[in-house]
Amino acid sequence: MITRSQAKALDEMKAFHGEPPAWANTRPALCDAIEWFRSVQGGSYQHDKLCFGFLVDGCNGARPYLDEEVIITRMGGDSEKVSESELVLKKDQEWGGIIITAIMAAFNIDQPVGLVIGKLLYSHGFQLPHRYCVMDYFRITDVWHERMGTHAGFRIRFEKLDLSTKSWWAPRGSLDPPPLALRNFNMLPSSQMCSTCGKASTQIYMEGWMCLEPECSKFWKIGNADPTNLTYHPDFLSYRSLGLPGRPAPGPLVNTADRKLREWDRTVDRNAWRGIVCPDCKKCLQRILWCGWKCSVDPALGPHESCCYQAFRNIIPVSIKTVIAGVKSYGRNQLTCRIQPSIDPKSCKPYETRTYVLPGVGSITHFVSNKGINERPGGPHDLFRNLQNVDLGLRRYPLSQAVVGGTLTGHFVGMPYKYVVSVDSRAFSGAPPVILAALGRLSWATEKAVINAGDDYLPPNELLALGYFEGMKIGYHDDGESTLGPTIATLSLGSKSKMCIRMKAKYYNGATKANVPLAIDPVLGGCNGEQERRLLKDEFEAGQLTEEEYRAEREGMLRTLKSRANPPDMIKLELQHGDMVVMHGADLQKYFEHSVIPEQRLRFALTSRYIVPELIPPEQHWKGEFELRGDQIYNGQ
Ligand SMILES: O=C(O)CCC(=O)C(=O)O
Repeated sequence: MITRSQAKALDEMKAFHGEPPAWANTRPALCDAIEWFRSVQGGSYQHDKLCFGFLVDGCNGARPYLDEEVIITRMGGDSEKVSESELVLKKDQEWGGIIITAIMAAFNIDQPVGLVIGKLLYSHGFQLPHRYCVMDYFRITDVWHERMGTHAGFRIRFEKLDLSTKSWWAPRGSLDPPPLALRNFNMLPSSQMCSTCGKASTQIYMEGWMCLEPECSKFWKIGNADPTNLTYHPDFLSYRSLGLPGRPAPGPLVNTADRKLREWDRTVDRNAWRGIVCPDCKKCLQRILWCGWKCSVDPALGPHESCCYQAFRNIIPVSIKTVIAGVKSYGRNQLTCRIQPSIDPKSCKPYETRTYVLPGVGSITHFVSNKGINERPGGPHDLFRNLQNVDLGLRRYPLSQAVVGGTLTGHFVGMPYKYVVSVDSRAFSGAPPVILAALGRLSWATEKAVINAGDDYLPPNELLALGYFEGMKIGYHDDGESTLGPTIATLSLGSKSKMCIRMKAKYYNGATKANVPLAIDPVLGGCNGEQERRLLKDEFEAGQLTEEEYRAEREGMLRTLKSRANPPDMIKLELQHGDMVVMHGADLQKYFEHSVIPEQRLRFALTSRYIVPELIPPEQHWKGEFELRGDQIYNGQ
């Protein structure tokens, strides 16, 4: 039996002659799978100053028009939303902007432009079956200025490129399009020269001709009067253009994946984690799983979706030599940092350690590996190879804080290995040897770093694997979780990468995003206006300032201090194959955030932490201690 929402979706499909060649529930999925629309924000996609794709969605302005072959819409940008369905221009849209330049470039060379239609299109009264539907290739036939409220904005007429086939969005039961041989391509809408500015404008509206040059005093006037209730002239809607003789040929509208193996599908290259269009249900699918694409695991699955398509690929193993070729492993340059490390070549030998102290917060210790360590049996070379032969359950997850809904993590995350029984975890007792070997190394590095900091060592009891294909990265984030102890250690395998650590904006500036002083200002070393903030805090703590005075002083200071949404990096590390990093400090994750950007083709990061058993929620069962044994224990050799 089908549900009500399934029935509704089926009814919506029935309104059209056909079905979209590709569709998506989220913008990131659409942009991942459709080559000519790689624009996660904004209404058009341009590359090298040429427009390739356009989205018709949301508010289309006054007089939007859509039939089986022609679409008239506004150009996005320079506007603000005044209601769910209404955008108003904040300023005139002028020639020379990025979007219009790309649109005009496409217009001038008759570049085919792919169109996507969105379900939020408020004006045409038809219900699309999906949030985003690919329409077809179009040509841009006219671009002109209209008065929109108090400003002048661009409008664009798109005409379907292939006039010989019926559009899928044509109403069900409508007449077929006239054959090309019976069409008159010579009939163009009339045009007139403006007697004031001397420039020609096409007659677009039934109600009369208007000069469409916004600089002209006669702009948007019929005679001398402002126009009202305009409708498009039938000649403007019905003419069809032949296009330019040498126009660029369109690529495939949709690259529907077939079950044949594509060359790069088995690699870890950038192309291998692009989206595909499902050959069965035509949905744009992101690569969510390390091993390939699967319709049913899409986090944006709609209620009536039940497609079983999957395309799994055995990834061709990547040799460590190809990944680290040309990377110098000894005597590495220290990246420029605000904090200088203390370098210790001896106490964790054969690793060199570089310890960065964040005053009052904690420390970050970088264990610098070398060729000898990496090549030893069971060392980083072997770990890198072995990780490629086990199933780590790696997948990408939706980012909850993403600006654009449906954005997935830019890296793969494995199912964590834990001592606790929780639904989304695996037990160490069944972990492959490579995971336990990594845990051994991370435990050793954690112990060294923590003891060196004069604190008590808590052996890590959780391990998480992360995987990065070419071009993947993890943006600024913290690893703070309520059940975590004060230490997080990471083993880096494969591609060289850059790790950046910075203070969170709120603590760097001592204020919220809205520039309101923090109730408790920690005044961390290296923060914005540190001296002045420290002085005020000292005076407040010594009782020389009341709470109101302290706040008022800081408000005054914030008015003159330039706050930074993106504080500068305090520490930058070049992580190479085999290196480990230990971040230690109870409040380190509260005050600081970090990002990691790999530079080459394949990288794994294994992070280990200590979960505080007492803080585990009762529904998860604490399984007790787990001891590494024999060659799982690492002693630095
Ligand atoms: O890839 C890395 O080295 C860092 C991973 C990380 O930041 C995390 O697990 O939170």
